[in-house]
Amino acid sequence: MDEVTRIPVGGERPYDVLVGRDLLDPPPRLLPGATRVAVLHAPPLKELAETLGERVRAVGVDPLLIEVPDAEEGKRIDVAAACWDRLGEAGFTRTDAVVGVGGGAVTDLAGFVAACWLRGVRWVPVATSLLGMVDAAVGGKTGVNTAAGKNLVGAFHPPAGVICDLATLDSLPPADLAAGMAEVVKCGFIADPVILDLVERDPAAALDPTGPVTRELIERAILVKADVVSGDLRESGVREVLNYGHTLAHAIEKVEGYRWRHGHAVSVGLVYAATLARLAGRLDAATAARHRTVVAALGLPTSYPADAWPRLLAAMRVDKKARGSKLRFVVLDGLARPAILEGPDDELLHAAYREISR
Ligand SMILES: NC(=O)c1ccc[n+]([C@@H]2O[C@H](COP(=O)([O-])OP(=O)(O)OC[C@H]3O[C@@H](n4cnc5c(N)ncnc54)[C@H](O)[C@@H]3O)[C@@H](O)[C@H]2O)c1
Ligand SMILES: O=C(O)C(=O)C[C@@H](O)[C@H](O)[C@H](O)COP(=O)(O)O
Ligand SMILES: [Zn+2]
Repeated sequence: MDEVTRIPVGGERPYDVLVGRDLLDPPPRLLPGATRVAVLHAPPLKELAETLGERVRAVGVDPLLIEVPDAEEGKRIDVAAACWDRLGEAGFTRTDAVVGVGGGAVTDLAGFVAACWLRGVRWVPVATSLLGMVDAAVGGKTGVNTAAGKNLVGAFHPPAGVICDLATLDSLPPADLAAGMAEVVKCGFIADPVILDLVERDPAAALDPTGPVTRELIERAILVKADVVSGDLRESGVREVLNYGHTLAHAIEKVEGYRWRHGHAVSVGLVYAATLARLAGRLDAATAARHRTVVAALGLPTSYPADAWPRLLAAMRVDKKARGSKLRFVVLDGLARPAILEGPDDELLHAAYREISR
């Protein structure tokens, strides 16, 4: 086994994030006392889920493999309900557990299934996408999408541990690898500018899943997220900074019917949030411009159609950071100085959008 990095996440139910290669044995070890483990996966990760099922069986635990639709198609309440039916048929009790094997969509669903079953059983995400490793699997936010918007139904339910097996990235499509980098770049702007220096120095190295730069970026981003969520699981304060770029991003995803990659939407959302902060007099022009150049260097999108604005604005109004009719945006007052922009008026919001739209 390759060297394993262990990143602790604090809070009322502390756990570790394990980063390394060939890490399929830890999941059953993280769930002592379980007699059954449901392994949720989408079709692309079937083989890995089966291997995991065999490892689970080898330690005397019954695996229940549950295949769900891929990507955002699986992040639906009817899919969660079908999973609960399977757990019921198999007689899952409070000592049993759920493992989610896949990208952020599957681990968000698996965590939500675990959060609601018997009002909360243990779960472990085995993150297989870059975005899942650096973000979705860490921090205990679980949930599904609804017609009203992205992630509007969910629960805070920390996992028993998180597995980031870097070997799984070898099969991840390059577009999904780049999409995950949008969240890494987000962490660079809100907390760890070394991330930005590393990406700018060699964007190709950042996108090579077998190389040391990608691993360093992954570990740095996990450290940022672990630090934030350790002190604020339920997003009552500082955790909002992890939503940098997400107010517009989630609106884009909704307008696209959840067919755009989350990371691509976040990339556009970061450029938008930086532009908004500059126009609001909060952020200097150079740092704002740096958002566009960093994400563009990774081949990520930086703009969205101009005529979508009315639909985007309507979608942003149900953002979870909004309070009443007041929108709230995470912005930067400088590099690694995140803050909140309270209730910007519609003209300012539109002016920023005009600068990034095409
Ligand atoms: N809970 C959180 O805190 C949090 C944080 C960030 C994002 N998210 C959510 O995560 C989701 C996005 O996650 P994502 O970018 O991983 O997308 P995804 O889960 O849709 O995965 C992208 C694609 O890659 C495939 N895939 C994953 N791992 C693979 C591998 N190793 N080899 C081959 N194919 C693989 C998937 O099957 C899918 O087709 C969104 O729903 C987003 O809202 C949640
Ligand atoms: O963990 C968080 O908190 C985040 O905001 C991380 C985001 O990258 C992630 O996309 C999250 O799912 C968004 O949360 P939401 O509460 O805005 O749905
Ligand atoms: Zn995100």
